[in-house]
Amino acid sequence: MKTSIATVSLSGDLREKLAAIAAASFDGVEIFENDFLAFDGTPAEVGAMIRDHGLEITLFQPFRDFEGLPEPQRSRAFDRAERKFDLMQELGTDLMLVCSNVSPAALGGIDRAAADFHELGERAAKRGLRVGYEALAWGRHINDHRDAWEIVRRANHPNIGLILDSFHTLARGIDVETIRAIPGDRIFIVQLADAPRMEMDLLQWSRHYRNMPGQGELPITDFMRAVAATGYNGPLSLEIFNDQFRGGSPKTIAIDGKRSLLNLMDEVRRAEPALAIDVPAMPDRVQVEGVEFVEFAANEEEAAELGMLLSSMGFSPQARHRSKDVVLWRQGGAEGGINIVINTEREGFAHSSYLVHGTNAYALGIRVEDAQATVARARALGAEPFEQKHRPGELAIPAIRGVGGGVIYFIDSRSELARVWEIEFEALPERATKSAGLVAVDHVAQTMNYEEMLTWVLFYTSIFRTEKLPMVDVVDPGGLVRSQVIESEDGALRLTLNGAENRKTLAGHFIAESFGSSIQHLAFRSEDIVATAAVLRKLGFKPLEISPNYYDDLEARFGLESSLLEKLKVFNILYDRDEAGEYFQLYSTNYGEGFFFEIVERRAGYRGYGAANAPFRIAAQKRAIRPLGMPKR
Ligand SMILES: O=C(O)c1ccc(O)c(O)c1
Ligand SMILES: [Mg+2]
Repeated sequence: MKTSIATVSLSGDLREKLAAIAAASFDGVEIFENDFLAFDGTPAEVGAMIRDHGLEITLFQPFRDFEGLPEPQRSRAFDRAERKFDLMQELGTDLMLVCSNVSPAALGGIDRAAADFHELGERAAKRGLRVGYEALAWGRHINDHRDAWEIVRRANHPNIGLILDSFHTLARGIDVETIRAIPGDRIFIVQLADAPRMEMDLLQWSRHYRNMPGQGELPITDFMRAVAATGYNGPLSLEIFNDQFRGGSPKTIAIDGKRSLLNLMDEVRRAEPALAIDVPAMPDRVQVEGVEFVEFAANEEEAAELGMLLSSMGFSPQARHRSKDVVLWRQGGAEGGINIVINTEREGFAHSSYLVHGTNAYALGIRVEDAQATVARARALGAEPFEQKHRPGELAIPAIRGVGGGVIYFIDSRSELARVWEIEFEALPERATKSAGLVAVDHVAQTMNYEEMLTWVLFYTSIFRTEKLPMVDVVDPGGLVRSQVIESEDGALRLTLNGAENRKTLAGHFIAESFGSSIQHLAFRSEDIVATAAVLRKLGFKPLEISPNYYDDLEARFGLESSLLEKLKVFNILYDRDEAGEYFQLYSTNYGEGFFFEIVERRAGYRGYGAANAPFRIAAQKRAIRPLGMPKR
């Protein structure tokens, strides 16, 4: 598989873009003409710079408004083409993209366009160059790859071929199966881009909202399966016009791009076993079995406070690490229940994390079938491995880096990892602690800057067998927060990614105060939230107080029985309902700079996360913390 990316996809000047593209180990690059024009080096220097990075120029583009013109514009278009051919030869590339004409002067007519391309093919052939034709979704006469292909076919010239761009085909909803009939060797390059579904003008949608395959909602795997079936084996080139990427980190975006191509082709290979797909071997997407533990980094004082909060939720310290200042808190559940690890070591990664972020949930332990295979897949997709020196008697737990530089550990039941709690920990004397009926981690909420969300969406969905739900807007009194759910079908892994656009939101405040993205809340599941709430009250748990107005509205919206409504109100429980079932939520007050716990009960297959309640919960949390902008103490 030859991978390529258009310079237009990244921010920075040409030098920065090329460095990022090379660092992400792409094979080639599409030179977007404006990136060249804005650069102050000669074409030969640019060509040399690209080759010095070990990259090849897969395409020079775009050449606009060429086909179907009347004279004298027609002759001028050929003259323009000759000038660009000169430039291509100096740069050292043999393929030019002509996108379909959008000019009102264009006359239309398939044979007229084919004749123009035949002549262009003759001129290109004299110089050993090739030209590919791409249908823009908003082309004046040609806006469908089927028509572009018909023109290329009738042009009947070996130096004229077709260029497919997933965006233009999928945005118009054109049946991708029509691609299968095109001979693969007549396709000169394939451009790939995904996008969120939006009701808007095609040009605006294309120029501002494209994203990497797998980050959007277009059926890009179906598109690529059809392309693969043609026998095409040329470069797969990302061409992503995205306002956010233009201002983002070129390094990160390039890495995301490479990940998106590897993941896409891995998926295509699995879906089309009869085709020879050249993509590095990697284990399949990983089925998550559950959250095995969450680990906090803290100092002793804050660990004691956290312990008090955990105690008030029915947790108790049950084991101590054999050689480290690490304590395992646990509650409930025949299948292991919930494990919370508090790490107060004065050295190592957890300590570094504490020094940077303060007390924080820096690590997530995920239960999978095969921990080594999970890391193998993650690494094949460019994830950063995490390794830390371990002492004799400690397990080397396979791990990778996650959101905000945190760690994701993997535990499986096929190796000694299954016995990690026995091997590394010794039991503490039993304490008569009352369980509050919390049985599992329901979901983990990670807060990040809005710009990071697509990176982590792709990270999680490419490594794990998970899907993303449509993004929802959550209104915070200080601004909008975007919330994106990533979940496995059976709910064994549920993540909510919350993207903050400014610091006035609770999420934005959390990022600013804890110096980066991280887990902001953990939701535990109860099978009877009213019973849980009653125990919590006895244990001294302080719930987040919800406005009485909320309960008046609940009654109006759902017509709940007054006895239930009364219980919800007494215990500050929030309520939601979907087609399947009901949802109950109870929140802790904030711990530290905006971290909190949630307790939920899902009844009868409720699938959501209570998004409708989020604004009221956030408003209550904001009432409960110090006024924003005020000094800490
Ligand atoms: O938006 C454009 O004009 C444009 C140009 C070249 C392309 O390959 C493309 O897909 C879009
Ligand atoms: Mg294109």
